[in-house]
This record gives sequence, structure tokens and C-alpha cells, in this order.
Amino acid sequence: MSTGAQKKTYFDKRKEARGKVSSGLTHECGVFGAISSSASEPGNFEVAQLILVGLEALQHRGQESGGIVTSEGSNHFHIQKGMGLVRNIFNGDNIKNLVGHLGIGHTRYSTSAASESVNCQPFVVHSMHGSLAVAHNGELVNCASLRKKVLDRGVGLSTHSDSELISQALCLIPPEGEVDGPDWPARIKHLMHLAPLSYSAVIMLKDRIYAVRDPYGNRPLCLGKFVTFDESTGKDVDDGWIVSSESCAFLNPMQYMREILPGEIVEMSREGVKSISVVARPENKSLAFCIFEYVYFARPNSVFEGQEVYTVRLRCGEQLAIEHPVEADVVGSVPESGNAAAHGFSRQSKIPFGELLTKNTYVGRTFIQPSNRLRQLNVALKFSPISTNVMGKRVILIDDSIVRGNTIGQIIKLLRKAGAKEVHIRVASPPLRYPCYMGINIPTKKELIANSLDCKELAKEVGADSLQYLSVDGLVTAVQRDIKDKGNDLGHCTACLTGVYPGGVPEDLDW
Ligand SMILES: O=P(O)(O)OC[C@H]1O[C@H](OP(=O)(O)OP(=O)(O)O)[C@H](O)[C@@H]1O
Ligand SMILES: NC(=O)CC[C@H](N)C(=O)O
Ligand code: SF4
Ligand SMILES: [Mg+2]
Repeated sequence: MSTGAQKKTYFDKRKEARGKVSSGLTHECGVFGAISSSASEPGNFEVAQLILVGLEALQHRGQESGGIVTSEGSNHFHIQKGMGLVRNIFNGDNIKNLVGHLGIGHTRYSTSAASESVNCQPFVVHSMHGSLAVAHNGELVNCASLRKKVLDRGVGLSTHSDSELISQALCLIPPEGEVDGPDWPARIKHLMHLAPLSYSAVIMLKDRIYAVRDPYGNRPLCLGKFVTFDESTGKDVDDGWIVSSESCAFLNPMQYMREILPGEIVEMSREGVKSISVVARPENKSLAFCIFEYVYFARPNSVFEGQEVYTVRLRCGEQLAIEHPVEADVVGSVPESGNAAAHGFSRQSKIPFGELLTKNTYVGRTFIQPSNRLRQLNVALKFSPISTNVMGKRVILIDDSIVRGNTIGQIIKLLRKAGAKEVHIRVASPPLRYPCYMGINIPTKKELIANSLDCKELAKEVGADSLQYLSVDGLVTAVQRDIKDKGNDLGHCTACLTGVYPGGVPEDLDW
């Protein structure tokens, strides 16, 4: 427990490190890696350009900073990192310096250390056995004890980032020792035993990339290839291997191959792709893939567990219509992340879908505004009602989630002003009640509106005629129903909804 003003809680420290945001869940991070295969000359395969495209396609996962590290096969890595959007960090000149036939990249939303250039990823360290670069999505739950372990072994750390900690922990020799130089897979496995949650990471050595997903499968990671058409044979040739947080980054001619399995270590080299090992979860605990990847974080065209995110969001909307029907003239969404669920609700309820709001895509994140009028103005800048679909109508408005409750109230005001007769809010996820410490910034318990107001009270507070959430069972069913290969190995993290955390809570947590 807190010992008063001098002791900062886990969340205080996090907050200090970041800007204050007035709405929503803030995203996570995106990782990407690419290596050209032996079939192509290094010059034919522009690895840095490919990673740049990949990072832009993953930009929704983190907008604070980004970086790319490449290698020509030697320990002299080429590095370019910076604050801001990928597009602003890289330009024609600096991308040209990123030569080499393999590389990794990162786009960051900070969770464990300040949003400053010193914490930009990938982290590069020089070990006795060559250079090492790490890009990480997630957050180490047992960061404090791992940090101590690494420091105890005489290793110095230059930041508070858990991702730097991963890079340094990989320099530790595993307890069984090493016979003939460094055994990198053994070192990675050792780290996975020391820290089983949460990460999807790409680890680059001078001539190979390891793609690693934590044993709980908490964060996503998938494998793809780069294909070139060979005119002499008339066939597609595999020209290289790629790894990405989400498959939405595999743009043509990149092709999706498969997911990296929970606990899996995959080695990518010029010779091809090899699955090295699958590390088991501690005490046979359940899988815990983040259910909010489906609800909100991922792009709708990304594929997880054999299903497109869009189809899951559609099902959430259908389920919501089954659980909380209401008579109305039109169903619409808070764009964009509410769109698919609104279509699902419409399909199930047979109430026509209509666009109720347009979104100004050039408006960035909304920061806490000092007054209600400014908050309202901010939402009005982002969303404008489409009067044709709203005037004189009973509307159902679907949003994917309510976090602090700032957005929805302002939108209802806009809809009323545009002539809506009734406004019914349906939320395509259950009430968010608990914080996340696995790579997502969710506000503290106190800030989450569902902890202070129930549906009726919240409806009154935000001026809705009714307001209902999807149930936890409904969400889990919508996510799991069509997963083909169910077996025993199926499980999703719902900790922010249920308070049941897959791998315990952080050591220095004080909420
Ligand atoms: O209750 P609140 O704290 O206001 O947050 C909830 C809103 O935040 C998210 O949207 P956001 O505008 O962040 O991003 P999006 O445009 O991707 O939906 C989410 O989709 C909700 O609309
Ligand atoms: N959102 C994330 O995945 C963050 C990764 C890492 N914990 C950092 O803060 O840089
Ligand atoms: S607590 Fe919520 S946001 Fe965090 S990993 Fe679990 S489901 Fe995802
Ligand atoms: Mg939204």
C-alpha cells in the first residue's frame, strides 16, 4: 500500500512519464522485422523501405516515436530513431543510410518509461558476442525483480524501459552454460522463463532475426513472406521473410503465412524460417491473448487466430442486439472503431444502418481540456453529425468502448442538436473496470467511469435515452465461436473487464 505522498504508485509513475489524454484507451506498440532470403542479392530487396511501409501500416499502434535498425551481416548496425510519427522520422536521406539485408523496426506508445528519445526503440546493445537489437510490444509484469537480477549480475542499464531490460537480460549466460560461443535460443528461452509476460518481440543479431511471443500469447505477432514474380519461370519466388505485430502490415507483395504461436521462438535467416522452440506457460496457466485487440486496438483487416478482426466486431454487434434490443429508426456508429459492430447490430436487429457522424481524420489525440466547453469543442472538431440521417429519428449509436465517458456525452449533445428524437447508446464491449499493465494504458480504477456509474446513471449523466454494454460472456462467445482449432489451447485476457489477471499483477503495483 502507499505510504503517503512520498511513495508514487505504479500508475503515478506511468502517468508522469506520459502526456495526459482525455479519452479512450491509448494504444500499444508495433514491431516489424524483415530479412531478404538467399535467393536475392542484398541490393534487390530494400529492407529499410519495406520496414518503413510496415511501420506506417502499424502506426495506429503507437504514435510517440519510432525507429529502424538494419545490418549488412556485420556487427555494425545502422540506426535511425526519433520522436513522432514514422513519416516525420524518416526521409529520403536517412532511409538511404539504413543499408543491409535485414532489419527490425518499432513504433511506440510508451508504457514503462517516458516518451523521450532515450527510450525510443529498437534498443541496440553491444555484447561480447556481437551486436543485438530489440523491438518490443508489451510490458514486463515482473520488471522490478528482473531489473534487480540483471543489475546484480553487474550489467548497467541506461533507462527505465522494460524493453532495454530485455536487451540486457539477453546478454546473460543461461544457467546451463554455453559450450561453443553464445547460444541465443537458449538465452531467449532463459529470459522467457524469467519473464513469461508480456511481449511480442523481434530480436536482431548481425545475420538473423528471432521473433518471440510470450507463452501467454498476450500480444499478437505474425509471420509473412515477401514474394517476387520470376519472369523466366513464370512463378512466384519467396524473396524474404517478414514478421509483424499485425497482418494488416503485410501489403502486397508481402503475404501472410501464419501466427507466431504463444511461447514460440522463430528464427529468420537468409536460409529461411525455422521454429526453434515453444516455451510452456508456468503452471499450465491458460492462454491470454488480449481480447481488446479484437474490440479496439487492431485494424479491422488484421487476422488473429484464423479470423479477421472485422468479423469478430460484426459478431459483437449482433450479440449486442440480442442482449439489448431497442426500437429505433436507424443504427449508426462512432467512427471508426464502432463501424463493424454497428453493421452487426443492424443486421441482427433489422434496423437500417446509417452514417450518423463523419470523422475528421486529421484531428489527433484529444488531451485533457480545462473546461467542459473546450472538451465539447474538441469532440465537435472530431465528429460532425449527418443531419439527413439524424433529424427527427430515434437513433441507436454504437461505440466500441466507454472508458472515461468523455466522448459519448459530447456526441449525444451533437446528435440532439442535429434533431435526434431519441438516442440509445449500445457499447460493443463490457464495462471497463480495471487497469491494464500488459502494454496498454488504461486509466486508473477511479478514472474508469463504469466504476462510479451504472448503466442507468451513466445514461442520465450523458443524456442518453438508454445505455447498455455487451456482456463479458457475449464478448468471449463472439470472439471464440468461430475459432477453428479450439482444443484446450484457447484463452483470452479479459483482465480489464473482470479483474482476473492472467499472470499475477506487477510487483510494484499499488492501486
Ligand atoms: O470514454 P472515453 O474516455 O471518451 O473513450 C472512449 C472512446 O475512445 C476511443 O476512441 P478514440 O477517439 O480514442 O479512437 P478511435 O477514433 O480509434 O475510435 C473509443 O473508441 C471510444 O470512442
Ligand atoms: N506499448 C508498448 O508495447 C510499450 C513497450 C514498452 N513497454 C515501452 O514502454 O516502450
Ligand atoms: S487487461 Fe485488457 S487491454 Fe490489457 S491485455 Fe488484458 S484484455 Fe488486453
Ligand atoms: Mg472511438
